[in-house]
Amino acid sequence: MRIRSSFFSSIFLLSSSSSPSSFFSSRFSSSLSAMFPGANGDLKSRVTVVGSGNWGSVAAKLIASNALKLPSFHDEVRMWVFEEVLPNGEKLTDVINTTNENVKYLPGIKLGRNVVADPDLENAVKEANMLVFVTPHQFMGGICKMLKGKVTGEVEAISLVKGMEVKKEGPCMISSLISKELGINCCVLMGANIANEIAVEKFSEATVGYRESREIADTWVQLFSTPYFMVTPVHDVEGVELCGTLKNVVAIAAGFVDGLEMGNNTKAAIMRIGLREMRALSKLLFPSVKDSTFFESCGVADVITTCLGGRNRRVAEAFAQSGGKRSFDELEAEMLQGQKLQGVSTAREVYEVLNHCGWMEMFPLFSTVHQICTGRLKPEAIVHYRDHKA
Ligand SMILES: NC(=O)C1=CN([C@@H]2O[C@H](COP(=O)(O)OP(=O)(O)OC[C@H]3O[C@@H](n4cnc5c(N)ncnc54)[C@H](O)[C@@H]3O)[C@@H](O)[C@H]2O)C=CC1
Ligand SMILES: O=C(CO)COP(=O)(O)O
Repeated sequence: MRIRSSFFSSIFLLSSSSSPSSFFSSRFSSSLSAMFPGANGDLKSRVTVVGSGNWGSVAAKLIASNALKLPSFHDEVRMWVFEEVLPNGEKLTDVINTTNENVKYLPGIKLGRNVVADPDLENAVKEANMLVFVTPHQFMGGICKMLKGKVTGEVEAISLVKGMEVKKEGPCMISSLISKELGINCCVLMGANIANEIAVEKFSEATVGYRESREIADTWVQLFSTPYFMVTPVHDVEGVELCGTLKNVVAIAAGFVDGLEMGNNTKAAIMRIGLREMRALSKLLFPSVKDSTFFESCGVADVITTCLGGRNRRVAEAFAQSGGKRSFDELEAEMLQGQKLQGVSTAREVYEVLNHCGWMEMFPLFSTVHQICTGRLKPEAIVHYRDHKA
């Protein structure tokens, strides 16, 4: 394990855009204090994870292991659970607190005894000064509404949510929604992070995108990093978040290719074209987005892992195998048992943006994915478009 860590550390030194010295000081100096003390003069930070799905539960596990080790954090990590009753009549929250496992969304993995599940959103966040948002993106509007006016004091947030909202004024990234609705700064964490693999501590990387304060980004890096989860800060919050959001549309396209058994070359072509459309759309929406962001874990690495092993890919494969006859809603319910796809709704949201801005012709892959999802085109259409200008 030591050899593996140092191997990956040297890769990191070669590839990262962040300065190695600050990375090592933030990651390995357990005496570093969190930069923003909690309410009432409390010098230790309190973390609440808002969300408890597949990735939400793994995020809580990562954070809980670090909160115990780092003196600048309270041991307890609260996790808001969207309450549900299990088939045996028990409440999910009670089962998590008794067994220390999220038996529905991450069975077989202990979260850490310091994780406390809480079904009351307001109560879950009330003492926290570090909020980690990690729910399917379609629920974030409602969650922000419920929290409006309830988050007070010096609070920092980070969003692990891959998705966006489309409003009358145009697209609104989830980190902006959180910042606007709650009046707090919000970083993002995205990357090639299939939750079930990180749950069993297989090595992976992630990217923290930050807007202003590098110190706050370093605190998030410190809170998430473990020897098997290597986090790099990047000064490009929009670029990082758009990578995480748009790659889900590319993953749906990859699933169609798999369902139609088109082979590896076709899938590689879809990934390349998809990455190019991701970059082009991100830069049109936010000219500040950096090219280098697409080479971080949140960019090319997440495209690869999601197109190989993600839920969006898997369900899209089944959709194509059915010849487009079974709906995504039906397949999602049958195949994912409560977990949620992001790619189909993101394809629709992207389509609305392209339509509104008159950019449709520049993004044939994105627009074709939406038209296949809605049944307007057949899955085979995924390769039936002319070269594009993105
Ligand atoms: N699972 C993964 O491997 C990864 C997921 N992500 C992203 O993390 C975000 C969260 O995904 P997961 O944790 O995997 O969730 P999930 O898809 O496993 O679970 C669905 C969650 O939504 C909750 N829920 C259902 N109805 C709700 C409602 N009306 N209001 C609020 N919550 C409700 C469920 O209780 C459950 O916690 C998504 O944006 C996803 O793209 C990012 C990296 C990896
Ligand atoms: O975002 C992910 C991996 O980084 C997970 O993707 P899926 O939602 O397609 O499983």
